Amino acid sequence: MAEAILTRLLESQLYQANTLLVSEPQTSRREFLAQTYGVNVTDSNQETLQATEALLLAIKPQILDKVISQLTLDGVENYPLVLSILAGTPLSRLETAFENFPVIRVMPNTPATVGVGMTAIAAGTRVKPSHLTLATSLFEAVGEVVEVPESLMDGVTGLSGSGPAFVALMIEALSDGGVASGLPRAIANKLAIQTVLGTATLVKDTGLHPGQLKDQVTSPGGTTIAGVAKLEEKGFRSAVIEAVKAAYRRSQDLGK
Ligand SMILES: NC(=O)C1=CN([C@@H]2O[C@H](COP(=O)(O)OP(=O)(O)OC[C@H]3O[C@@H](n4cnc5c(N)ncnc54)[C@H](O)[C@@H]3O)[C@@H](O)[C@H]2O)C=CC1
Ligand SMILES: O=C(O)[C@@H]1CCC=N1
Repeated sequence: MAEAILTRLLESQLYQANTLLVSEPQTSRREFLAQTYGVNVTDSNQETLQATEALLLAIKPQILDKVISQLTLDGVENYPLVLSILAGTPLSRLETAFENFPVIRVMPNTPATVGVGMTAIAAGTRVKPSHLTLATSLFEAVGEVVEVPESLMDGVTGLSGSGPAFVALMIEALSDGGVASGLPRAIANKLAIQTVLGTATLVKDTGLHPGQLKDQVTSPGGTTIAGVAKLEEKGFRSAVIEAVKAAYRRSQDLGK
């Protein structure tokens, strides 16, 4: 996820590569990142605390305690803004771990890689308006940004954080359905991708309720209503709702 954000920060020219420092324990990843993007790299998380502006925390939530325990926070001179993208990890835990640092909890998603990400941010208690402005401009470089109360962040994680995987399954399944109906795979993929992209754009640009768009496609006695009836029979909408809820609950669990 950090690489997705990094690529857009560079492409949008919000930051120059030589002003960024990436801490990464894997030698091969460090070499790849330095060669591909021209960023500075280190294997020392401690070095990142000397960041002048912002520190993006993008490790797995499960290793947060270990990583924090290896840092020496005494003697840090300027307290950079900590932007945590860790699923489930509450601000209270981050603010305790990063004493004196302003902390913003962030939930981006992988479409950030191509500049159409959806990011939600929730501010911690030490955050000033200038920090929020910085976080917003940083994540606007990778797509759209909404500010939400922290209590909504697990729900955000279940929907837009995990959602790209659910939509990818939908695209794959649409393509499989096309192949099952005799289409060559390359054509089925192209049709599936453009159909999802086009439908999302149509909903967004017209502001119509998704149900209205569904109604526009379903001719009386036609093909679409036959498909919609099958989706209902198989519990499609219920399955999607349950998937978002399961991801939401998992995000809650990661915070415990
Ligand atoms: N993948 C996604 O779509 C999203 C992920 N997130 C969050 O982003 C975080 C990272 O997830 P992914 O990018 O999917 O995982 P990942 O496994 O691709 O990336 C984790 C990175 O952390 C590095 N790492 C491991 N130990 C480290 C240490 N001690 N110090 C510094 N770096 C270390 C790894 O080498 C790796 O490059 C998680 O907290 C996740 O909840 C948030 C939103 C979306
Ligand atoms: O699967 C995960 O835990 C992360 C958080 C949201 C998307 N990926």
